[in-house]
Amino acid sequence: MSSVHVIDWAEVAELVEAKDGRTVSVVLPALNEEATVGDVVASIRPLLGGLVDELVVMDSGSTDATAARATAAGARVVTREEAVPSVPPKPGKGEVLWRSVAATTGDLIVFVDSDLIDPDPMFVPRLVGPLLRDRGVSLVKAYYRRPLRIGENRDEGGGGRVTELVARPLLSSLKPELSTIIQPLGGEYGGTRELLSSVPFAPGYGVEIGLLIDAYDRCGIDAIAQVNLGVRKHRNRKLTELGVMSRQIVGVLLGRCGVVDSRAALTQFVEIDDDDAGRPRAVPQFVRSDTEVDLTDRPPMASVMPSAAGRPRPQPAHVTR
Ligand SMILES: O=c1ccn([C@@H]2O[C@H](COP(=O)(O)OP(=O)(O)O)[C@@H](O)[C@H]2O)c(=O)[nH]1
Ligand SMILES: O=C(O)[C@@H](COP(=O)(O)O)O[C@H]1O[C@H](CO)[C@@H](O)[C@H](O)[C@H]1O
Repeated sequence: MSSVHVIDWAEVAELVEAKDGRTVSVVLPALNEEATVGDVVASIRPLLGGLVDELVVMDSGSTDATAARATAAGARVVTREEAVPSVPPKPGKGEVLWRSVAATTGDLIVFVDSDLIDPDPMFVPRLVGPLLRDRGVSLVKAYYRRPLRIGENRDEGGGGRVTELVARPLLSSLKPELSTIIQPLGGEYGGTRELLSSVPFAPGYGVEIGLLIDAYDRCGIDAIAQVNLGVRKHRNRKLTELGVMSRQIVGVLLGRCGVVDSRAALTQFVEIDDDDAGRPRAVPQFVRSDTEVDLTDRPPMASVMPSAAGRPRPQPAHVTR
């Protein structure tokens, strides 16, 4: 059941005032999201020209109608090759977010996943708020209730499985200073161009944990804000896919914490489905599946395309040059 979401235009007007000459880019990473990208773009589109200066869908090599749906809904679609022509693309979410720093010009960049279901148009205003209101904030992370929907199974708070089973336990073990981050892996977050152009981007699904740890190491915990976005529903992947995601996250987290990773592929054992007649097998059969892990960061975008670096922050008036 879709909720009725409204834009609080009074709050948006205050945020537009707080821009104070800065610009805001919103980036949606998208791999084969034709079913949802249009609604996510449409939820942000009314802010374009006021709070939001550019709305970009970074196509991650989609083979479905993602680009067409995103364009029809009012976004500018950028391919990986267009964003950074000089560097051949590799797969993964981290790759498109890295390239988005080159493809956009905003002083502030906000990331929103394009697989959101029933997206709330106040996500972007609430995300960019801390960045606009406090120039000491370099990264803002969303938190929310995360319903889980797998087939017919519903669990109002069961989402964020990798967060709760992998990221949070490992952070408390290796980076307890970040234990207060409620959704370290959440896909809705924003940062200053100054930060995002000056840190490496971890590949694949390791991008969020990499950026979070780098932001902490570089700017300190006080530069990381958190904002409550209420409820976030998205496409929930199955367990084996989250295993592959977790392998990536573990490798990046360990690396950022100075622990050497074997770089070994992830080995999983997947049950072969029904028998030849389509019936579940009386004796289950399993097949081995190995998935390589990529742990090679992309370098800070400012070192690849200096034009993508952040503008120097204006000094307070009393500072003499
Ligand atoms: O190679 C990839 C993998 C994912 N994504 C996008 O990153 C977001 C989060 O990915 P996903 O939904 O797979 O992760 P989950 O939310 O299930 O953890 C979605 O907008 C995907 O379309 C992407 O652009 N390239
Ligand atoms: O937070 C999580 O545990 C995972 C999986 O969420 P669900 O269990 O499917 O709700 O989702 C996040 O993780 C990815 C890796 O960091 C991010 O890229 C996704 O945006 C985020 O949804």
